[in-house]
Amino acid sequence: MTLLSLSSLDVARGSCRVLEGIDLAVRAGEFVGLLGPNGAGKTTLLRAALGLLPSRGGSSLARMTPADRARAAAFLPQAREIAWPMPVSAVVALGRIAHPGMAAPRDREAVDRAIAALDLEPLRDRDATTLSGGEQARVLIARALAQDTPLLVADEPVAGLDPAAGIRVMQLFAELAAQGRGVVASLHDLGLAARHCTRLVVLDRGRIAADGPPMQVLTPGLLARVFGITAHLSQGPDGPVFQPLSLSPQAAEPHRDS
Ligand SMILES: Nc1ncnc2c1ncn2[C@@H]1O[C@H](COP(=O)(O)OP(=O)(O)OP(=O)(O)O)[C@@H](O)[C@H]1O
Repeated sequence: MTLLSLSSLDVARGSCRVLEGIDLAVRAGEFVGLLGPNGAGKTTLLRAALGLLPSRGGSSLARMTPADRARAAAFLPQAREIAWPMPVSAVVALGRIAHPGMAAPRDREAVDRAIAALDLEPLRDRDATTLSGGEQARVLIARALAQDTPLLVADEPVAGLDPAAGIRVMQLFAELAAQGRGVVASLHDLGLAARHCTRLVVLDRGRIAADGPPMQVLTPGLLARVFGITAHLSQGPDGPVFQPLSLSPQAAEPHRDS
């Protein structure tokens, strides 16, 4: 089942054309890692897909009413600061607003499940504004999980998390996909993306440069051309292993003393 469909999506910001001719479908069972250098257009793509930015072309989610969209897709934005002086459990429960009857046992179960999944039990009664940056990030991921939608759209979900929490979040997203949900997440950690995503989509200057299984996408040529690095990707016993080596000679050129 297709959970998100983008066709010929174009987005301009100011006088600048940021995305051009994006065709992308995300299906149930997929964990799609959206990759690309800074400024490639990842956040723009995710926000336009959700109808949060004006765009030309089509997004299946952007065409929905806000209420239907909130039941179809949860969104974890890039900004992670929590401004509401509320207990952690109340912030996570905000994810249930899309569902009528927010105090039903089903809602409490979804909140408790999300709190447990993000290891937030010891923090559940704390004022969320008093938490560290990484703890606040985990609370907002839990809020998105509590929304219990077929699709989860996450903008840099592992940014600011310690290594164990980052792996835990990636495993959680992979489990959601294995259970038949869809996940699309922008990521900068190519190692985590290669290991946990079922599919990688690489953006380069507003266009899709590659789309497919990690081992087929992260080729030496693409890594040099799009990311300016040399790296090695091999198949390990537990999945793909990504080993960055250096800046590619082309990328290092401007920094060389001559
Ligand atoms: N409001 C705006 N006005 C003009 N240009 C913008 C605006 N917002 C974003 N851009 C430009 O659009 C391009 C894509 O930005 P976007 O935030 O989507 O990139 P990104 O791939 O998410 O980057 P990062 O990895 O740094 O988060 C960038 O060149 C950015 O400068």
